[in-house]
Order: sequence, then structure tokens, then C-alpha cells
Amino acid sequence: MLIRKLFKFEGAHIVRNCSTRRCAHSLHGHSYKVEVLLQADALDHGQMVYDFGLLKGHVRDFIDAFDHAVAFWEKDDPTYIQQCKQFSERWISLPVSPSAEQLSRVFFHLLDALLTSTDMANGESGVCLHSIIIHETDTGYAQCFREDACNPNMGAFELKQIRFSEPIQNEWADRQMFARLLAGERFTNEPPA
Ligand SMILES: Nc1nc2c(c(=O)[nH]1)N=C([C@H](O)[C@H](O)COP(=O)(O)OP(=O)(O)OP(=O)(O)O)CN2
Repeated sequence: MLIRKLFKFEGAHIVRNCSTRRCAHSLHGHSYKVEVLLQADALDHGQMVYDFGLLKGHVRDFIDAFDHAVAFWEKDDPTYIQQCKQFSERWISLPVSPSAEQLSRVFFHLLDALLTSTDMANGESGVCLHSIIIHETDTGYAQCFREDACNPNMGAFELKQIRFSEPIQNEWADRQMFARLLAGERFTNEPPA
């Protein structure tokens, strides 16, 4: 069975080298929608695949990191990167360009690592990330499945190459959550306070 939780954020980017000139050469924003699809063939003690409320902790914080933030490719022009950092305190440096396709891969890697690092507390069993859908506009979306997240033809990267600015991390309920994830620490899926 599949369940789906929808998140939203307002984000800014430039996608270099794409065919659409406005997209490649002008900083612009989108009201993104992110669909997180989870899969399991068993139910927890509440007869759910995974309580939607559990996704309002670390998962929501990782997605909300991109809200009112500029996401840029680490290989973009150093002057552009320097100015992004200078004029936006909320920035995210990515090892891939921030197209809808690559953002869906970034979220897949982040949330998959989080889910596999989480000890289940209410009988959840075999819950895995099925896919991530990123709606960049009302009319266009990208959907990342596991095979896409790991596809070297789309650009291999590691989570440690993602950088969240300090002001973004300061807003997380668990300021250390990304560092803990990178360090391989375990999380529990207790409901957020
Ligand atoms: N496959 C992709 N194509 C485009 C992406 C992308 O991430 N993946 N991104 C863009 C731009 O960011 C652009 O702002 C969105 O493009 P588009 O859908 O053309 O946006 P419009 O609002 O102009 O389109 P409507 O048809 O009016 O909704 C470009 N392409």
C-alpha cells in the first residue's frame, strides 16, 4: 500500500544550461509542492502504514529548510554563489543543479537516509520510501524513484555534499539533525511535541 503526504515551500533558484532562457539566466522562485510517498505491506498498531503526524518532525524540517531559501549548484559561478550567500541568509548549496528532477533526487536521498536511520516505535513494519514528487509549477513535476536516486547517469552525489546555511539549521527543532544523519546516528519516530 502507498500513502502520500504533501508539503509545500517557496524557493528560489537558477537552473544553468537548461533550454528555457528565463530559467537559466534569471533568479526566480516557485511555490513548490513536495509529495512524499511511503510504501509498506503491513500496518502499525494504529492500522496505518505510517502515521502522517510522524512526518511533521525531521521530515518536515528537512523540506522546510528550502522555504524562503535560495538553492544553488555548488558548481555555479563563484560570484553568484558569493552573492547568494551575502544577500540571502537562507541558502542551500547542492552538488547538483536545482532542477525539479535533481531536487526530487536530493529529497529522495535525504528522506530515505532519515527513514532507514529511524527506529520504529509503534509497530511500523517494512516502511520504505517509494518516491518523491516535486511540483515546480501547477503544470510541471518530476518524480524520483529509487532507481533514479541511485542512477549515476543523473549525477552521483553524497549527502555530505549538501550544505544548509547556519540560519536554516538554527530553525530546526533538532539543530544537529543533519550532522547526526551524516554521522549515522539513529532516530526514533516519536511524534513531535
Ligand atoms: N524538465 C524540467 N523543465 C523545466 C524545469 C525543470 O526543473 N525541469 N524548470 C524550468 C523553470 O524553472 C521554469 O520556471 C518552469 O518552467 P515552465 O513549466 O515552463 O513554467 P511556466 O510557468 O512558464 O509554465 P506554464 O505552462 O505557464 O505553467 C523550466 N523547465
